[in-house]
Amino acid sequence: MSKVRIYALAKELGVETAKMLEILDSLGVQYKSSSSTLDEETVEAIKTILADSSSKAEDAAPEDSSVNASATQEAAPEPVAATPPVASNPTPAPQPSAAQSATAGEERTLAAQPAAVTTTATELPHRAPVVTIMGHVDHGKTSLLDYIRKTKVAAKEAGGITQHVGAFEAKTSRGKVVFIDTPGHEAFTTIRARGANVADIAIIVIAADDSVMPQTREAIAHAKAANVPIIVAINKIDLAQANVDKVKQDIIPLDLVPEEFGGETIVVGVSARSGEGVEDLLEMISLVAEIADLRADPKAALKGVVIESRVDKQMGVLANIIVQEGTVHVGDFLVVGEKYGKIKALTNSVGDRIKDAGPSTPVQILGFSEAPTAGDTVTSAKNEHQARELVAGRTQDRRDVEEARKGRRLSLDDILGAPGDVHEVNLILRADTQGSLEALQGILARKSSEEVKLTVMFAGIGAPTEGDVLLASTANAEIMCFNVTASGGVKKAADNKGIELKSFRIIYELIDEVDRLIKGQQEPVFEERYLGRAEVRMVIRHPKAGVVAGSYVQDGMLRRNAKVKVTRGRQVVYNGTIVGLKRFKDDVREVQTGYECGINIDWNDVQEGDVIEASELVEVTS
Ligand SMILES: Nc1nc2c(ncn2[C@@H]2O[C@H](COP(=O)(O)OP(=O)(O)OP(=O)(O)O)[C@@H](O)[C@H]2O)c(=O)[nH]1
Repeated sequence: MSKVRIYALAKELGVETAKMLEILDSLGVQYKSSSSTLDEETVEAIKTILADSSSKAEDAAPEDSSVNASATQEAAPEPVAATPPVASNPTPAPQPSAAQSATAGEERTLAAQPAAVTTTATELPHRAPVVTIMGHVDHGKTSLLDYIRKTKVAAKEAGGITQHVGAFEAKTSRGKVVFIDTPGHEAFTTIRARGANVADIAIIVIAADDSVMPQTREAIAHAKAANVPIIVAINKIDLAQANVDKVKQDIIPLDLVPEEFGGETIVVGVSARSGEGVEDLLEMISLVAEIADLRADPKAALKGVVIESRVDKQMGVLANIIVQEGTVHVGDFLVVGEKYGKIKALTNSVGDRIKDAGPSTPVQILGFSEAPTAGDTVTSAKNEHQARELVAGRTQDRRDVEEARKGRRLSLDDILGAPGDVHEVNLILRADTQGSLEALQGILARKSSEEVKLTVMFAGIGAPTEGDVLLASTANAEIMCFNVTASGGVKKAADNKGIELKSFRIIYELIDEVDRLIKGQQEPVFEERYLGRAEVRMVIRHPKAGVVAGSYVQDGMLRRNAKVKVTRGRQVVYNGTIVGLKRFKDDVREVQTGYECGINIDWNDVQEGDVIEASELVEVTS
């Protein structure tokens, strides 16, 4: 028997791919993704486990604890589509499922005896994936959305029209998929810039006759910065000049290696005109979603994201949101940013008035008096009073942040993080030519160290765009321009977001700036510097201050808060800090050579004749 891919086996055996990964984890089998292959032995082990757990499920004795009850419930297979995936290839590493992370860190070797299949995943209901479409201008984003909308959205009864609520729900053979209506990476990152992540999967549309173009690269950078799984849809395959293979080759340098070349990127050929391949694309979306194991609690506190809003002359403010968690009901008080409103009406994406909506549902809300901003998160309040309080709290928080910004931009902790962390420097590069971009990237590639990880999030030819500014602000990146100048609009956008656009005419000046950034991220190095030495001449026991060493400074000077080392003969007997320093009755900061003083080092065992040597830590600047 030849090797078989994980997702294909899952399909064959009628279990969810996520479930299959759980079984592999329980067996200790290593895999990279659901497109990894399994050997015959493992396949047999899996089959045994499944057969075992289903027979146990059948005669489920209550005292049988070897099969977890939830595992038995989960054994019910989800309906799977009959057609095998054509463009065959799962998936960029999704978030690990709860079950996977439960085994993380354990050694993954093939277990000798098949362990009982346990399910540690929460039993929250699955939710539909939310998908965004991005890509270069004219590559067919809108056409693809239109095709899916036309063919996959259940049309309302005669005369009905679909309502624009910012997203629509497509019905596929493997469940619902929500598509965000506004294509493009700017829209995507605008939402992210406000702290919300709305899309679970990004489709990068690339026209088969045009291949990778500047905005394709941008879109990929934006999706990667958001850590969203990417599916590549090669569009316009109906055209005579379509060259699918070239596109597949061209995406490899962008770190999207199609599965057929040994990578993990799902690539699907489609035509938004004829509809060819669209079914496969939808199937791949469901597969990625299944592996990501998207779940949400409809009973949790409400969390939603505004995807757009507008003011209708007749109806008033209409806000389109996607519910992420919990359920929204007509009559609820909602708080969005620093605004609140009571829901007067809810409309779904096929134009129906509805009473409530749960996770992964796009809805239009009537009830706000002012239009909220895309990317704002939506929460609910018990009543108007609580809504007002929430708004007041947020206003205060914003003011606090603004105040803090007026002061220092970043605290030391912001820059350094926890000690031992690998610090990150993220860059967006813009240059006039491909040659200079490559030269820059070549030099920068050698700059990462154990302490600092340098990532070029995006490198593009030509002037920086507003999209770059958005990306920089969400990904905490610096924009470096070489021989290109930003337009006034982009400069203004950068100003508004507090992003500096750094321009250089000489490559090494740019590199020097990067070096400075890296240095700023490195943990400071401290050196211990000798300050001075004193001999203890008398030990004074003070009722309040404790033991004070009456001493004579023989060399250098002593300073309060300095580190000290106490030696007795040749032996170091204590290491500590000068917590108090006195000349006669006065507290002093330092005492010079030739003077007597009282030193409190917060140690009761100091003795006459001990030598107290003081030092301090000084940051070394290289
Ligand atoms: N032959 C062919 N033409 C297509 C296909 N998809 C889109 N087009 C055409 O390509 C052009 C651009 O399509 P759009 O859907 O507007 O592209 P877009 O990416 O949304 O463009 P922007 O919104 O301007 O960024 C239109 O003339 C479409 O008719 C396809 O699959 N085959």
